[in-house]
Parts: sequence; structure tokens; C-alpha cells
Amino acid sequence: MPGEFDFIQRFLACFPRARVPVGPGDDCAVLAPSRGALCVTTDAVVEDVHFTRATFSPADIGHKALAVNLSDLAAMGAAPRWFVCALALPRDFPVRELSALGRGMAALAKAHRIALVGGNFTSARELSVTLTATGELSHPPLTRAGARPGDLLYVSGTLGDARLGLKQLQAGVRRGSAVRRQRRPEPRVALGRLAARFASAGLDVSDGLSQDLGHLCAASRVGVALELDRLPVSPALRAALGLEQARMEALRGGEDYELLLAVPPARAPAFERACGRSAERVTRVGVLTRERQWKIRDAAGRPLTPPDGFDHFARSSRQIQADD
Ligand SMILES: Nc1ncnc2c1ncn2[C@@H]1O[C@H](COP(=O)(O)OP(=O)(O)O)[C@@H](O)[C@H]1O
Ligand SMILES: Cc1ncc(C[n+]2csc(CCOP(=O)(O)OP(=O)(O)O)c2C)c(N)n1
Ligand SMILES: [Mg+2]
Repeated sequence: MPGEFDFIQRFLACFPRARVPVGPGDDCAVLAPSRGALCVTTDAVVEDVHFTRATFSPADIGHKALAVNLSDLAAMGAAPRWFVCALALPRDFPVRELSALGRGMAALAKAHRIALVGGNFTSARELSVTLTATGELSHPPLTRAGARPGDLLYVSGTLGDARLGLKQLQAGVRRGSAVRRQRRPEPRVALGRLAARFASAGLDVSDGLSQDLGHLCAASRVGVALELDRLPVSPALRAALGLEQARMEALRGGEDYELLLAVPPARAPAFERACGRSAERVTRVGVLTRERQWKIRDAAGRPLTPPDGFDHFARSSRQIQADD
């Protein structure tokens, strides 16, 4: 039976040695940030809350744990730098699965040039992975609070796919682009750094567009006029649900890990050109308003009430209900 020390060695072996004053192995990591400000975030993925072991491979779990943290760094416009990783593992967790989890995490870490500098192991009834990640800022941070009435609202990529992927996994489907979006979200790190030069506010969409847009509006003390028929939906979501229902699912979403950005109208053309040059897909979906209320209209001009987003402590949040 491998001990805690074997687990640490196996996990660390998946990652290159971090080039920092003190890395894994001491009581703390010691880091030497450059002169810019440091962004710090933490997020966990927990068995049966964010994934199940029947539907996610260990590598998927490792990838997703880092991806959700990188998405927070992206949302601030930060360049990823260092992270620590706290793992809670069932006592009988196979060492080869730990290595696979580490390799899934390390591949994404390499792609985004973020280094593992420390962590912790504990035994637990359920598997969970809690990361604290840092990034450096070369611009002022892109907070939720800077948007002004009249700013244009953009969203990256497509929405609703991860929610469809979750429903497909629950129904026994194991392949396809929506399932991939659920298991392997791709944080929009490059877009966040680009957007920090143009946007007045931004955040990543983890709990669903309608909920997270509410956070941006509340923090910036603005309302929004959202055009439902502009919401970007993938061919897969459209094929699965039809266009109208696909747009409703895009609005409700969850685990999209796209960026929602407010851009002052004077900077919007340059922002769109910069996105075009960098092959970053963004779609203008609405405008922020002085009246602090929501106006969502469907293609026929009918007003809609925003659906609820994901809430860990709401009664129905442990999984998406069959009739949901
Ligand atoms: N236990 C906590 N202690 C301090 N701050 C917290 C805690 N939990 C959440 N927050 C803060 O509340 C805000 C909302 O949390 P959350 O919805 O998890 O954000 P995100 O979607 O960016 O992960 C974040 O700024 C987060 O840092
Ligand atoms: C087994 C399982 N049940 C439910 C979900 C759906 N789900 C879990 S967490 C979540 C929202 C985002 O997670 P959260 O921890 O709130 O991220 P944060 O907002 O802190 O970035 C959703 C839609 C899932 N992915 N897997
Ligand atoms: Mg969080």
C-alpha cells in the first residue's frame, strides 16, 4: 500500500521542476513576483458535485481542476504564473490514477505556462481537488465593477455546450463536442489578457450567463438589454435542441468558462479587430443600461424572465433534474 510520501512523489513527477526560490518540498513555496500586481484565486472540483468518477477520467478531473482556476485568472486579464494543489483522495485511490490525474493537469499547465509550486494530500471519503492559482497583471485588472451604461456586452465562444454535455453524460453518452466541453473546458486566458486593454469590466461565466451577468450588473450598478437571438450557440447544441431551445439553454448554461466582457462603444471596433487578428471568437449580445433592470427579448420581441443559474446550496443543485 503506497503511503502519503509515495503519493506526493508520484504527483510531483508529472510536472517539471518549478523555477522558483523554493518549490514543492518545504513548508511554503517562495515566489519572486515581478513588479506588477498579483491575482490570486481558489476553486475546487469535488466528486459528485463537479464530476463523477464514472463519467470523468482521472486526466479529465486534473484538467478541469486547473481549467476552472485559469478561467478566473483569464477573467481578470492576468498571465498565469504559479499554483498550489490540495488533493483529497479516498484511501484506496490507485496510484496510477493519481499519475493520470497529474498528467491531465500538467498538460494544461504547460499550455498556459503555470508552474506547480506546492500542495497537500489528505485522505477523504470523496475525491476533491482544490487549487489556488496566481497570475501577474501587466494592465489594471479587469474587475466586475467597471462597466458603464452604454458599454457593449460581448461573450466569447459558445454557451450552453457544457450543460448539454452534462445531460448527455447523465444519459450515458460518452463522446462528442458537448461532452468534451463539460470534461475539458478551455480557459480563455489569451482573450482575457487581450480584453484587459479594451474592456471596462469582465468575468468568467461559470454559473450560467443569466446568473453571472447579474453579478456584473450588480457590481457595476447597471442594467442590461440582452438580445437572446444573438447568443452564440454551437452547431451541436442547435442540432440537439433546435435553435429556440438552444438559446434558452445558452442563457441558463453553467460551466461554460467563457468570458463576458463590457466594452465602451468607442473602443469596440479596435477590440473586435484585435480579436479577429488573434482568432478569438467574441459576439456582441447586448448593451448595458442606466435603468438597473433586465430586458431580454426573444427573436419575436417577447420579453423573457431570466432563468436561475447554478447555486451550490439551492435544493435542486446536486444535479440537473430530469424535468429541468
Ligand atoms: N470562503 C470564502 N472566503 C472568502 N471569500 C470567498 C469565499 N467563497 C467565495 N468567496 C468570494 O466570493 C466571490 C464569489 O465566489 P464564486 O462564485 O465562487 O466566484 P468565482 O465564480 O469567481 O469562482 C469571489 O470573489 C470569492 O473570492
Ligand atoms: C456530477 C455533477 N453535478 C452537477 C454538475 C453541474 N455543476 C456543478 S458546479 C456548477 C457551476 C460552477 O461551479 P462552481 O463551483 O460554482 O464554480 P465557480 O462559480 O466557483 O467558479 C455546475 C453547473 C456537474 N458538472 N457535475
Ligand atoms: Mg468559486
